[in-house]
Amino acid sequence: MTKKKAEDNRILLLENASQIVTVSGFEAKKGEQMQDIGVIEGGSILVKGDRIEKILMPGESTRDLVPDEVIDCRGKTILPGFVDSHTHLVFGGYRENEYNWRLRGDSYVDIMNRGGGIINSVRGTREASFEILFETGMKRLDSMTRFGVTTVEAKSGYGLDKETELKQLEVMKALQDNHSLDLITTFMGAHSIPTEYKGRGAEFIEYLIEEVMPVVKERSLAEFCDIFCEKNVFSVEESRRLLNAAKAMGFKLKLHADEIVQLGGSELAAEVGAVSADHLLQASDEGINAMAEAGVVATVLPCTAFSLKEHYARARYMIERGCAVAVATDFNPGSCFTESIPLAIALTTLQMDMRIEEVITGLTLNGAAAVGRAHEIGSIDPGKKADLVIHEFPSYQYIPYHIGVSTVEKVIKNGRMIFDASKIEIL
Ligand SMILES: N=CN[C@@H](CCC(=O)O)C(=O)O
Ligand SMILES: [Zn+2]
Repeated sequence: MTKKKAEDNRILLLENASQIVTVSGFEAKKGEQMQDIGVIEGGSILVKGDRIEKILMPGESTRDLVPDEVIDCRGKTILPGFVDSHTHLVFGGYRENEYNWRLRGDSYVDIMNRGGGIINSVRGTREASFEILFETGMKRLDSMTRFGVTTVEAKSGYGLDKETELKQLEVMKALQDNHSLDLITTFMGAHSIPTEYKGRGAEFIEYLIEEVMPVVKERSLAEFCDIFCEKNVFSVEESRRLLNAAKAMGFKLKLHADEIVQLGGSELAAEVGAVSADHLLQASDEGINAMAEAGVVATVLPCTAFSLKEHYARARYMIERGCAVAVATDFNPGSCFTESIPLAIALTTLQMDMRIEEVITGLTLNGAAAVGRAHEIGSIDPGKKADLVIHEFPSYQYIPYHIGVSTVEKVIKNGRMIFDASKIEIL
C-alpha cells in the first residue's frame, strides 16, 4: 500500500448505514461513560476532503448534495477506525523458538534470563538493514489495515544504542511518509538493559538522557517517551529519573507498568502525569485509583496476557474506579506476535468482563486519547479526520459475536478508501 491523499474538496457520502457507532467525544471516556457509544440507526456520513463534514440523520435529505462518490451502507455498521495505541512495530528477526519454549513451560522471565527476550530482538534489529525494517514495517501496517486500524503507535526499543534507536525511529518516519496509516512514534530506549551496560541500569539511563534523547528530540523523531518499569529491568527510581528528564525535554510520557511484578509503575504514571500506563496486570488498587484521579489512560493488552498465559489486567475494576481504559494489541516479536484486533475483542469480552461497548471505546476514542489524539481521531464527529470503517454486519453486536474473525469490509483513511475486502477474490 502506498500513501493516498484525499483531494481537498472531494465529497464522499456513506449512505443509509444500518448503524453508525459514533463514540462521539473529544476526550477520553472514563468509567461508565465508556458504555456510551452513540449509535445512530439509518444515518449517513458526509465526508469532505479528509474530514467528516456532517452526520445526516435518517430521512435527512441528501438531494442538494452532489457527491463525487457514494457508498451504499445498507445492512452495514460504520465505526471510527481503530487506534492501536501500543505496538512494537519495527524490529529485525523473529523469536518463533521462544514461543515454543513457552509452550514447554518456560516463563517470560526464564527466557529473558537465558539471553532470549528483548535482547534477542535487539541483536536482530541491530543487524537488520533500514530497507528490511522498512519493508517488513509496510507489510505489518497493511495487515493492521485489514483489521480496521487507521492509526498506530510504534515504539523504538530494540536498538538500545544511539545508532539503532535512531534507525528504528527513522524507519517509522519513512513508514509515516509512505503508508496510508498514521503513525505516532515513541522513544523506548529504556526497554531493557543492553549487554554492554549489564548491571549498570542507572548508568544506561544517564546515557539515554545525555546522548540519545536530545538527538531524538532535535530531529523530531518521537512524540512520546516510554520505559519498561519492572523488576530486574528499570526500578521506579530509575523510571522516575528518565521520565522527568523526558518531560523536561518536551516528550509526552508512557510507561510499561506493573506487568510482571507489582512495582508501583501505576502510581508513578499518575505522579509524573503520563498520558498512559500500559499492561497493568499487577496494578494495585492504589495505583488504579491514582491513575483514575490523574486522568492517566489505563491501556490493557489482552493478547499479551493470553500469549504469556498470565491472568488479565483488572479492566472491570479499573472502569468501576473511573479510569479511562484503552485496548491495544502490543504487537511485538516476543510476548505477543499478533496484530489481531478480533483476538483482542474476543479476550476483552469473554475473559476480562468488558462489555463490547467499552471495548469499542477502548479501541477508538480512548486509544486516541492514549496517543494524545482524542481531539482529532477516534470518533465520528464533524471536523475530525475521516477515518471510518465499514463492517459487514447490520449491528456492532456482530463484531464480538463473530469470534476471532474480522468483520471489516472497507477502510476509509483521511477520506480515501484504502481497503475493500469485498474486492478480494478467492482464486
Ligand atoms: N514488556 C515489555 N515489552 C514488550 C515485550 C517485548 C518483547 O518481548 O520483545 C511488551 O510490551 O510486551
Ligand atoms: Zn509494549
